[in-house]
Amino acid sequence: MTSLTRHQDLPVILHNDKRGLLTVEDDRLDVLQLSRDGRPPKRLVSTPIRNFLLAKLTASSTTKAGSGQGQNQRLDLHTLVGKGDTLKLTKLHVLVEPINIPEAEEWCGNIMGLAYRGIKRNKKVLLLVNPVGGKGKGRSIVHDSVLPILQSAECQIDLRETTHRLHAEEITKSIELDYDVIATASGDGLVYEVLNGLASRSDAKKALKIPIAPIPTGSANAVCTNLFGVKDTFNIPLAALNIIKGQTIPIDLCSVLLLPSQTRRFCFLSTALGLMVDLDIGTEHLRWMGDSRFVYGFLRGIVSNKSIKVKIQLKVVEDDKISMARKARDRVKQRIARDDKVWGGGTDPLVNGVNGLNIKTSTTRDDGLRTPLPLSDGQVIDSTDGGDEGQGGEDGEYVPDHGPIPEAKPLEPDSTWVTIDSWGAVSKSTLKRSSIGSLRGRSANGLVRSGAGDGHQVVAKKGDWIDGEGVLYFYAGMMPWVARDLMQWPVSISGDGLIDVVVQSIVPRMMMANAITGAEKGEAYWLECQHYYKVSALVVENLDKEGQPIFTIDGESFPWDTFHVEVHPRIANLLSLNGDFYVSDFLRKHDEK
Ligand SMILES: Nc1ncnc2c1ncn2[C@@H]1O[C@H](COP(=O)(O)OP(=O)(O)OP(=O)(O)O)[C@@H](O)[C@H]1O
Repeated sequence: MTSLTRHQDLPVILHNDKRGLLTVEDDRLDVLQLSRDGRPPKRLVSTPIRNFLLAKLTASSTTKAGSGQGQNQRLDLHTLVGKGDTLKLTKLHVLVEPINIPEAEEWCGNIMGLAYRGIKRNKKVLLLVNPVGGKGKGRSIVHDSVLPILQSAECQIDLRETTHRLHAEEITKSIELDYDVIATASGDGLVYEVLNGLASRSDAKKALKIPIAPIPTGSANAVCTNLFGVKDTFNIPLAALNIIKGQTIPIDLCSVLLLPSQTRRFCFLSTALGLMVDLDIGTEHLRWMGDSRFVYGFLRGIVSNKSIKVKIQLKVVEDDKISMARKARDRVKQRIARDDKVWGGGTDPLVNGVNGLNIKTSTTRDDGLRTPLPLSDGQVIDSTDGGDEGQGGEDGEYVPDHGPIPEAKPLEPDSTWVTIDSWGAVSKSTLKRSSIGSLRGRSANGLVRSGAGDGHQVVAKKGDWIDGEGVLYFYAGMMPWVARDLMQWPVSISGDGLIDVVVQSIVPRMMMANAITGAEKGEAYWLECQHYYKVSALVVENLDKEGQPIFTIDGESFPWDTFHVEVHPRIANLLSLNGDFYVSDFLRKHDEK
């Protein structure tokens, strides 16, 4: 730890020739203007060290206020400063008198050490820009807002504009692996292409170690919502800061094997059928609406209330909603307790709220340093290893596996798998049974309520699927949010080796319309008509290929016949400012009413 974590002042001459003081305390830098008449100093700039980009002693200069002995040196300070809801790049230069130069050199070294604790400086960044993503403003946003920030941190930037669909995939299939980060200015589609490019290489396991940092210039930008939260989804300076200061978080990838073509695509976010396909692909002509197009598509889908004809086979690891929510919340509590200081230096108010609860699950470890996460087969993987399946070498040395991802083969479901069959049409008697079931313990808005633990009693369990119940949509996901308006998988845990699957049954239109309220907070999770499973593999068969020809992987459409999905735990990486996904209010609740 450097001395600056405690306190260190540096006397300087300000731009207006007045005397100033640079002071660092409690992880903040303040630039103060001193007065000659004993009045308190005036604070000109105040910024958390996490936002600090560069301190550099450069060209020499002289000044009226200088001592006249030798030459003053110029000290450049680059930082992001909070302005209202966003961050603004601020560049200051001050002068250091000759007598203070040795102290200034030490001060610069210390503040840079503090600003980049454990993070590489001057990163080499591959910056991919999709000029047509979202509202088509990617190019100007990058040039006006992103590049100045990256340049201020003295990053080495290799900027490439994509010129056509799948261009990002072609680029990442053949790039040299000497980049520290791959940044994507677009939506989730470009992240998907980058991951597919890297994952299809013969050295995929090495290539996927390069973390990806998204810049939200697309429509939905679900990755940014998961990294920065709903309010900061479109916060460009924050996304640029993430490129510079982000910490690597391992994520799972899925292999999706399409039959009969035997094509394999990699998925990092979602696989969808039914309404969720229509609302994405069916609204592409409404790209100008930004992410509002998805709400429009959802409402349109509810009006048609069409059932898909599908056979879904799931290798279920867990399906108890209370238990899944408790585990995800416990993990968050452990993390907050461990990192009781948030990145910017402030203390998280939640820590006091959870002290004393002392809840332990199989996902926690006593030392509190790391949270090993359960894999699908009960095996535990430590969050430090990033999914690297390296081997012991001849002399016991660790040899990392930098090879390809093994070929995907059709899965072979057995009798332990859960099967969900839908024939599209719902018979009157089935609908009646289903409706009765779905009303048990439910309030007027369709939420299941009351009971022990965190307050919910969920009737939906493994066996409660009734064949013939219509399926409005199937949605399998790997991160909590799929868009700002929809936290579809609130108990999803990054890198746990599991896919969260939602099967939404057909219910009266009004009930679905009501479910929109609170969807961004994950409240639909508690709807009994929303069947929720954590699975390690799945197979989905199309029972009406003509009537429902496509499904989507990460928002991209593919012909749907049959597809098989398996997980590659923690094989790819993203960057995040706090080393994890954004913690939702859903997960912060520990005493749900
Ligand atoms: N120059 C280009 N011309 C046409 N299409 C392009 C070009 N560059 C990239 N693309 C394609 O644009 C598509 C949309 O990109 P992306 O999905 O990232 O943004 P989006 O759809 O606006 O956002 P989101 O996925 O978050 O909703 C991708 O399929 C990508 O291959």
